[in-house]
Amino acid sequence: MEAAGAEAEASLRGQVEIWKYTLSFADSMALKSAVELRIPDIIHSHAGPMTVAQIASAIPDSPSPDLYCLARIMRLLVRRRIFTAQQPSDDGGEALYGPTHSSRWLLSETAAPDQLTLAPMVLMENHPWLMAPWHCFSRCVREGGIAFEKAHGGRHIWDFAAENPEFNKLFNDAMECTARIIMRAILSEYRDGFGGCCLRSLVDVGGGTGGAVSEIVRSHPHIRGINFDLPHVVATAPEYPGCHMSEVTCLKASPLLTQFL
Ligand SMILES: C[S@@+](CC[C@H](N)C(=O)[O-])C[C@H]1O[C@@H](n2cnc3c(N)ncnc32)[C@H](O)[C@@H]1O
Repeated sequence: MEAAGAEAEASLRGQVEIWKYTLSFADSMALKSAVELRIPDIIHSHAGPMTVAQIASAIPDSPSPDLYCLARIMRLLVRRRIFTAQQPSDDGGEALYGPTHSSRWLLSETAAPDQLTLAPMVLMENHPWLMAPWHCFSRCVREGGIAFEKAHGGRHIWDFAAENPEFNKLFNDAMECTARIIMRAILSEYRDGFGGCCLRSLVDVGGGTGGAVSEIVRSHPHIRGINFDLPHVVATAPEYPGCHMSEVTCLKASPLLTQFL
């Protein structure tokens, strides 16, 4: 009898796992919606916790927001500890939503210039263009091949980016935000690595829009940074002091360069 009870319990726990993973996409979609609606920016820039109505009234380009829908997103994100919620002490009160250390990673560049953020990565990974390849996984197993190309009419990802400026920006922004996070972590610990006087120039090959190399040059201004990438990427790269952006379609080492990333 006890063994049967344990078996039933284990089976139920197994079922819970399947429900959890079946619906886990809802977490990603709620996170993406919050970033799109600039909810982290709104909550972090407010003096104190906010009601759903207050958040809704601050959402850009949204003259008649659906409070019920917004409240559902907020409740889910509170459960996932992206935001906090103070529950009202009486029945008539409204929940008040506040920031967390996680929501700080979702601020837009305009709201927090020069602050590290994962918002562009959230938008990129959860965009239909990047979600579509995941739907091709079983085909990849059956047929082999590359999921992105199956999902996008046989186009290689770099060709797709070259032909689609919106995708190009989405992808490059996501790469740049993570490159900055990783490079600042490296630079904070690897203090002597770039400091030697013999290192005068440094190339990041396939460096996207130059996030990584610009971080290195910013903390080691004696280094001349060179960022190599494909023409459609370099064309959109911002200018960074001490950095040169260079288009490349095939990779050749230059004798002038002393170090490659
Ligand atoms: C995965 S992304 C990484 C970007 C950057 N290194 C980072 O970590 O954020 C790969 C980069 O390689 C670039 N790339 C692909 N083929 C290349 C080639 N033949 N020459 C130069 N860059 C290339 C892409 O355009 C893209 O920016």
